[in-house]
Amino acid sequence: MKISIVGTGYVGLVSGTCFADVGITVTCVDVNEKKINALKKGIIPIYEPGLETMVHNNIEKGRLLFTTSLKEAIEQSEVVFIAVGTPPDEDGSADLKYVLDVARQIGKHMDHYMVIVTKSTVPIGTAKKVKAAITDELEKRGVELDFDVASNPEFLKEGNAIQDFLKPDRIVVGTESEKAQKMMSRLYKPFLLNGHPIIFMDIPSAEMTKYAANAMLATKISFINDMANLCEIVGADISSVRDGIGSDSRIGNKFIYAGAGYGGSCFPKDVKAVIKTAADYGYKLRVLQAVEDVNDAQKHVLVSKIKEHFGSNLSQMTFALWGLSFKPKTDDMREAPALVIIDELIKMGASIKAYDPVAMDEAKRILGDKIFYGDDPYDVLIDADALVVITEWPEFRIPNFKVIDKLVKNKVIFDGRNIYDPNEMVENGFSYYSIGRKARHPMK
Ligand SMILES: NC(=O)c1ccc[n+]([C@@H]2O[C@H](COP(=O)([O-])OP(=O)(O)OC[C@H]3O[C@@H](n4cnc5c(N)ncnc54)[C@H](O)[C@@H]3O)[C@@H](O)[C@H]2O)c1
Ligand SMILES: O=c1ccn([C@@H]2O[C@H](COP(=O)(O)OP(=O)(O)O[C@H]3O[C@H](CO)[C@@H](O)[C@H](O)[C@H]3O)[C@@H](O)[C@H]2O)c(=O)[nH]1
Repeated sequence: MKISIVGTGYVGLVSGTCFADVGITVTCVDVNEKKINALKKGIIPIYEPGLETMVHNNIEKGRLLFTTSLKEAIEQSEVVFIAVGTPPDEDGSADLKYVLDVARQIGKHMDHYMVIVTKSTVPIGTAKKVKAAITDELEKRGVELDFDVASNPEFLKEGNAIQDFLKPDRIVVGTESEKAQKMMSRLYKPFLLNGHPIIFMDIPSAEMTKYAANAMLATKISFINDMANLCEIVGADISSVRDGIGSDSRIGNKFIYAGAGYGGSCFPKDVKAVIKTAADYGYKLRVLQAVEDVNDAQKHVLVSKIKEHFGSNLSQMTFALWGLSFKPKTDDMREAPALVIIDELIKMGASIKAYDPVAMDEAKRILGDKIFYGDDPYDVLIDADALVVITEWPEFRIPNFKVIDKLVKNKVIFDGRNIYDPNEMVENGFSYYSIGRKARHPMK
């Protein structure tokens, strides 16, 4: 079977590589020539555990190809996935210009029956627009060709993308054609050996499923963060509360970790987009508006705690930051809480020394010389006034507290991901601020 994937970002590259890995011949297309040239040599543009080896293996086997020519890629392809970006427009809606541009290119070049699948996260009605754009181009060429469109939203998480793709909880496909349904069943068969289902539905429902899934997950996070803030006020501990509610199987223990707010390229953008879609239809998604408001506020909670401890004038002070990426196991800093925290601390006169296991290059690209970059977690502690943990990378979980104590001027830690035990902190003589638990201070 031969397929092509248009857009070689996180989703396109991971999907393409995983399809190639099960024996399908995949051509990945991108307009970014630099990216494609690097990929041809096996150099991957993103940090994603396990991806590089898999890309190498499949290039070697001749099953994974890269090109900048969409025309060349779709030749003999039975299925073409559109996996380009859908960034937020100024009003929060998903910008479809890349998706529709690809659709038009497909219409200009296709010469046989294909299923054109939107894998990008797109608003309800997009598959229809894709179909119209292709039909329009075919008509301009005076060509009559049969083709189908389908919607196949992607649910992978950065940092665990390969496992998520190879062993999905479910695959959702929206299609209105039996022929396309058969093709999609055949394509995904190798990934369904673990018994998880492929769920077929109509196209608008598939498009909506993606937004509903991300909106639900974002809601869980804002809910727990709201509860965490109340826990602090009333003297409860959110970690115990999480254990208490998470063991109820109707609630579940996943995605209810309080923290410094959700970031990344998906939740913030998709929550905004679905709110905008609803508004366009004259409906107000009140729950999701609150989810977004709570998250915006949550990104400032750590700085409030810093102010509570040191006051509002932070000039002459230096903060050591552990973690810059929006979550562990990725170098992605899109919408990362770290960016909000850094911005606010700098505005209050503070200097920042930061360390992240993989996001240092990305941070330099975004922040330039606004902050100092350390070589390892302990390097940034030298002459710092306090330690602030923003991302829960495994290597920060059991640090050497004696070394922290020796290097940091004040014995205080601000933990934005609740990775330390408050009792252990005070026993080690630290003041400890975390999320959803009262600040703790050592006995005088
Ligand atoms: N990142 C994730 O974890 C994730 C997970 C599920 C769904 N999604 C969704 O998938 C889509 C892609 O996300 P991403 O993170 O992979 O984006 P990305 O920005 O990493 O990659 C998009 C790629 O598309 C390329 N591109 C743009 N226009 C093109 C064109 N006309 N022809 C060929 N290539 C073109 C860009 O050069 C870029 O390399 C988005 O809609 C996103 O919401 C993302
Ligand atoms: O209990 C939790 C779980 C997550 N987060 C935060 O939520 C954000 C998103 O995390 P995660 O969902 O793991 O990462 P993404 O790679 O953004 O994946 C989400 O967005 C993708 C793009 O749409 C979807 O495909 C995935 O299913 C969906 O989980 C991060 O900032 C996390 O720190 C929390 O604060 N608490």
